[in-house]
Amino acid sequence: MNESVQIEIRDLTKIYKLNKKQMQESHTKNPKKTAVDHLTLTARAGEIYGLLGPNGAGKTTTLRCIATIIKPTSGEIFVNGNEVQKHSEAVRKSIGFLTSDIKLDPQFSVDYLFDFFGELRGIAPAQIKRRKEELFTYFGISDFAHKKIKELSTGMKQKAAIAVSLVHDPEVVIFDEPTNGLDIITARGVTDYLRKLKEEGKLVIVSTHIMSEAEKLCDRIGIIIDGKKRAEGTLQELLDETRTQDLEDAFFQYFKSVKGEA
Ligand SMILES: Nc1ncnc2c1ncn2[C@@H]1O[C@H](COP(=O)(O)OP(=O)(O)OP(=O)(O)O)[C@@H](O)[C@H]1O
Repeated sequence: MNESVQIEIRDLTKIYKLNKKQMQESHTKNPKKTAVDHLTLTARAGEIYGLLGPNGAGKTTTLRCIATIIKPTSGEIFVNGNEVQKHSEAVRKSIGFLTSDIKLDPQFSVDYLFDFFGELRGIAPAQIKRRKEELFTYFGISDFAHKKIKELSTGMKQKAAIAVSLVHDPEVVIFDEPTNGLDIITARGVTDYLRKLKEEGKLVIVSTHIMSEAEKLCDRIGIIIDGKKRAEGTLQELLDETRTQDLEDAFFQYFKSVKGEA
């Protein structure tokens, strides 16, 4: 494997088994849902790779498989050469993962949780302190660090979750819709931080359905629809391929080619 390659996904498929309630809710008699369907992609150090797709496309499922939260049905994922199922501990050490379904305990303060997760990850106290100063200052957390999570606004909670996910200074940062629900000032703070991580040589993978964000932020974009990767490239490559002027138009071209006219 190329030394600079940090994430390699080979032929990833994830099939969920649906219970009766989920089948009813999805109006289906099929007890299996293929969320990710033979997905292959490679992302490298020093880039921001964006997974772009509509609701239910399989973005979160893909990211959760990389982050060792769920097991792939088939296929392989390597993070820095470590296969995620065989070397899950090493993979978890090198990854910072943020997703809306990981919630910080509402009873505790940001300050406490940062220390708690730092210790859990085996980080030395002096390093936890240093990381805390750096991240709390950057995200303006110091003013509310002593407050309980349940007392915080959506934006404050998201900043806290981001800081906690980065306590161990990971090489690979995987953020699932990191700016969801944030005002533009807070969202900009987050995307600027992702750019800073990239400049430090880290690999950042984000999922989003915000076209303008993907357009400005991502070095390469993978378009995923119904669990399959339908296109991949730089913004310019996607625009050239679809002969469009912006990502939204390009996205609709790909969408129409899969689903027919909307
Ligand atoms: N735990 C689960 N059990 C059963 N089905 C699931 C589960 N998680 C996700 N799915 C289904 O798998 C498909 C892909 O979902 P996923 O959350 O990966 O999509 P997504 O692209 O992240 O969507 P969104 O943009 O809405 O977050 C959807 O049809 C979803 O309903």
